[in-house]
Amino acid sequence: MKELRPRGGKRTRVTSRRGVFNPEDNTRVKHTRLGVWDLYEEKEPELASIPGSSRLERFLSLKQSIPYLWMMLKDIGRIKSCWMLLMCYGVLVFVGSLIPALSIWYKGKMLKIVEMAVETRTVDKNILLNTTLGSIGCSLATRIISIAKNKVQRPLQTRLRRHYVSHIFRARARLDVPTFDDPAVQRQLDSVSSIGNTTVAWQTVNLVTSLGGVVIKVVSQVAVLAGVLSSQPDGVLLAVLSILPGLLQYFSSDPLGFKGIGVWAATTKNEHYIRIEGLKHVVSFPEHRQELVAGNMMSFILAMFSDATLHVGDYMNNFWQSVNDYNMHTFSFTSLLKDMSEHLPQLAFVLRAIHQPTSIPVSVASLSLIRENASDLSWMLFRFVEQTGSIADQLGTIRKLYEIRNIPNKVVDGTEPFPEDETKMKREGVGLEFRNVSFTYPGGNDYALRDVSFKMHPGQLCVIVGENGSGKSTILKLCVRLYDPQQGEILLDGRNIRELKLDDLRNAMSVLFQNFTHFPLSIRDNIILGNPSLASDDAKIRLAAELGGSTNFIERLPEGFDTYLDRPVQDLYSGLPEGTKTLFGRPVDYQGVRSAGGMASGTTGLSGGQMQRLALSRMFMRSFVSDDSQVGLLLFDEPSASLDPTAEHDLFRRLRELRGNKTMIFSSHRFGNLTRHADMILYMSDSRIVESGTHEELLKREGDYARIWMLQAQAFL
Ligand SMILES: Nc1ncnc2c1ncn2[C@@H]1O[C@H](COP(=O)(O)OP(=O)(O)OP(=O)(O)O)[C@@H](O)[C@H]1O
Repeated sequence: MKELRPRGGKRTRVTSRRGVFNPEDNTRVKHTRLGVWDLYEEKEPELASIPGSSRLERFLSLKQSIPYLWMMLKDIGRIKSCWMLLMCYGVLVFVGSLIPALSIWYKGKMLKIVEMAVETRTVDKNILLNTTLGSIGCSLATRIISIAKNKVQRPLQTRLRRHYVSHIFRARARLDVPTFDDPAVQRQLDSVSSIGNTTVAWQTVNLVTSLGGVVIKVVSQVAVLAGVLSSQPDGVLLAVLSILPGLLQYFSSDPLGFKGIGVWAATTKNEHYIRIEGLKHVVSFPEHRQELVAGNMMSFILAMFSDATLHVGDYMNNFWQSVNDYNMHTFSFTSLLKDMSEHLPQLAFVLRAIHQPTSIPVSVASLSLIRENASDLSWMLFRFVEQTGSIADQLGTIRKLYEIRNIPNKVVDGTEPFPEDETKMKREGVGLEFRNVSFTYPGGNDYALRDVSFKMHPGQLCVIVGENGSGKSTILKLCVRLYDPQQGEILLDGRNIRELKLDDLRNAMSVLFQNFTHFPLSIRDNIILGNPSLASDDAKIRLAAELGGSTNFIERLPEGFDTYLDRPVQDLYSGLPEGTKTLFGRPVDYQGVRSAGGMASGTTGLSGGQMQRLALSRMFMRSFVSDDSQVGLLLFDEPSASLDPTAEHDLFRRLRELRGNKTMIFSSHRFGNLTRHADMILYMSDSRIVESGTHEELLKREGDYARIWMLQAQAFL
């Protein structure tokens, strides 16, 4: 079944009406439950209960637009040669609309000839020739008119677009700042299509001319049909019965179920569904991958997903899928009538044949049979070709679906458990050594690290400093085996990290990346992911938030720890009155209406520093809040880049208090407290370690480290 979706603003009606849409107002708003979704629709006025009345209402609203249509026509008249082209186009539409009637007239004549031939066994060859030529002429004329319409349409469309591009450009250019920033104004401007590709004028011209064409077609065809059928027994009855299914179709397509028209909004409060969507983002988008891998979060993420899917059950549908399900189960009496009415002409024909067998024009029956069969056959052939293609596509997709399970990982798992003695590691930390390590990123053409060697003893504090792009972050990434170096080896407590089980290796480390990520889950889940084994320990979660410095801003958020930073499931709405500023407790985002068919982004704005505090909370959760933590090596890439001086000072104080004997590596641009307390400083330049030693040793050496230290110190003099 075709999925219902708003397309090109066709279904989503832009409202400029004043007022507010309030989902809670059940006198004006209808609430429907669609799976996990809550749909709120503004009730139609009472008039809508008459079948087809919503169409009538729409036609009536056309009246208000007619002055603007007239204005547009006058405008078009002023564009060079547009009037001429428009006239030509109109004439072509007019003539083209008369042809089907002419064609029916010729067909009627042909029927008469056949009838006469059956009765008298003679044929007037001249009439037969003229009729045949006329029929062929009709088909030919249809084709020629369609080509001519295309020829006229192209320059007409181009000129209209050119004119209206500058029209919209001028309309936009003249607006002042507050007007321009007003979402309602933006919405209004966008409803007339994007600035570079405005087709509104052409669509209107096309719509008006084709509407005119339809009227001409209907009137002329009905007139000819009446003429042709009136001379046949029961012709008028047959004509009426043939038109009936069409009329019923018109009424049965009135909104039944949900069609996405009018003012409506939808949201879901199902926490399991929201979590599923968040988790899908987590495993799909590259920005989460390095933390996911380095933090060994995959098995917890899988468990979370299974649990959530179990809770949601069969309702794991997005909004539009739920709408389709709902509509499929909505019963329409008129469409049932329509289906039945399609058989009425045949029934009438058969009844007549039984009552007056002598007067049946047999040729009419055989002709219509041949015609119907021919169209059925071509339709079936078309479906066959179409379906063969789509079956091939479908099978290809199934193959891909299964192949992805076998994509091999580039970082190959080791076999040896680590550490040998967990208590010793916790007590003393781990030792780390880089031996002649060189590394180029996949696809990179230059070394990110070149022949890097250094050795850290268990429990030491190391600070890596140096220029941008010199390779500091890369050292940290290689420690957790996000990548493997092409040359050299990395040793943890004297053992090559390639030989250690990846899970064990990553469990022994905790990394805070410079480009840390936040998962599109709740704040609580974001912290829990630091140490999933403490998922149900609320006190520990709060302690981690406290240590990371996040408690203050989390508690100020309306939903506290349950707040989603980036809501993975978006609200949908359309046609809201412009006074609606918030919906379901979130601000209405009209920008979203533009880009995604009525979706709000639902992002909670946190500052860069607050984001960093949250990432730190996750790190504290992993490393410090529990005595069971297996972490022996802590890696920090610019942990205080976005923190204010007080927060930075507090962070380093807390780390000093809590670290015990854990080994720590910091990458930083800030020289100060950190470098002064370091057991070893590595100064990097151009992918190499150019200086190493303690703060005092490097100052004495009077190299690059000393020069930068002086530069930073002078800034405070
Ligand atoms: N994912 C990547 N793909 C390709 N090249 C990369 C990638 N990440 C980093 N590089 C390159 O590797 C080199 C070292 O980068 P790295 O991030 O380690 O530097 P850095 O010293 O941490 O820099 P900064 O001080 O700016 O954070 C740079 O030249 C960088 O352009």
